[in-house]
Amino acid sequence: MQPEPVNDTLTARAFAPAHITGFFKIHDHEDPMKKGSTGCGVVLDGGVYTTVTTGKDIDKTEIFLNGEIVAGNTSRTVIESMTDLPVKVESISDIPIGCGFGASGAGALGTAYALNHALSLEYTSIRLNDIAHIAEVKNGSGLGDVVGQAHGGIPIRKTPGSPSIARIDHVPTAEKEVFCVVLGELSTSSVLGNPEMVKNINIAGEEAMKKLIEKPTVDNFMHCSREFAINCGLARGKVREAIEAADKAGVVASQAMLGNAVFSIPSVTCVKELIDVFSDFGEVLRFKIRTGSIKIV
Ligand SMILES: Nc1ncnc2c1ncn2[C@@H]1O[C@H](COP(=O)(O)OP(=O)(O)O)[C@@H](O)[C@H]1O
Ligand SMILES: CC(C)(COP(=O)(O)O)[C@@H](O)C(=O)O
Repeated sequence: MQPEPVNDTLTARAFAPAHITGFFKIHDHEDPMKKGSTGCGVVLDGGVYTTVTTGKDIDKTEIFLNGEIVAGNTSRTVIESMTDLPVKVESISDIPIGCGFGASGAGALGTAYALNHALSLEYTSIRLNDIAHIAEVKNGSGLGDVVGQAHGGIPIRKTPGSPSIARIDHVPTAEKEVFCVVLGELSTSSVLGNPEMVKNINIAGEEAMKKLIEKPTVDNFMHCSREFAINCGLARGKVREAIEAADKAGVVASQAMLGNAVFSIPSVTCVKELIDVFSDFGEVLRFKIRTGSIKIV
């Protein structure tokens, strides 16, 4: 059903889920459709709700995130590739921002799907997913999150590029619980702009992928992610301490890439131990694995 214009205003709202990358390898390319990452991550039932509004009362494009105005460059790029109209974007996030949960990708996807609905553009999902991926890559805010978010579950990104190009497989999973603790922010672009870091990420990312493919289970995904985080040198300070504290409690935890946050997908019998460990580092966030994709809400 298409939305009815109310006082010349067109509006729609979409939900796009969070995606935590466990490990990845960067694939640079001058064509943003072909640029991206390979790797593996987990899609959560938490995410970003994005409302877009356009009409005679909206005279410039503005992006609000949790009620505050932001530059919102990734969402802005999405809008510019879909319409010449000024658009008000209001994203409400129930995931941390700038902490490796793919908030920028979720905002871009939500903007694309909501705008498609509000303006009755009649694009297919693949086209909308590609628009969000291109915006992420152009703004350096992500490489593989949109591909993961568009699929749900525990997607293995086997080849890089936009959602219409990338080859995807999955680690089969139930809707298990995912626990996280945030220890601070980490700028995605500062890591991706550091050639030494990129080299280490790519070596560790390739190794992690080989090991995951040998045994594509949820537990092995956590082991491969943990090894990646330590080997590429990103897991330092409090992040490393939290991972090691979980080890001592017999639970595998790793770093949410690219953020200063730690996550784990424990077996039911280890949930209490993990919550105890994570509580020493901060507020424990509790999600479920989400197997669906983007939706209009
Ligand atoms: N619609 C949106 N929803 C959420 N975040 C957005 C949106 N548009 C732009 N952003 C920006 O994306 C940035 C967060 O993305 P990023 O730094 O890649 O970290 P992460 O994706 O790990 O949360 C923030 O600066 C935020 O303002
Ligand atoms: C790890 C990252 C490059 C960034 O993720 P985020 O910080 O959540 O935007 C991701 O997009 C990926 O390619 O896997």
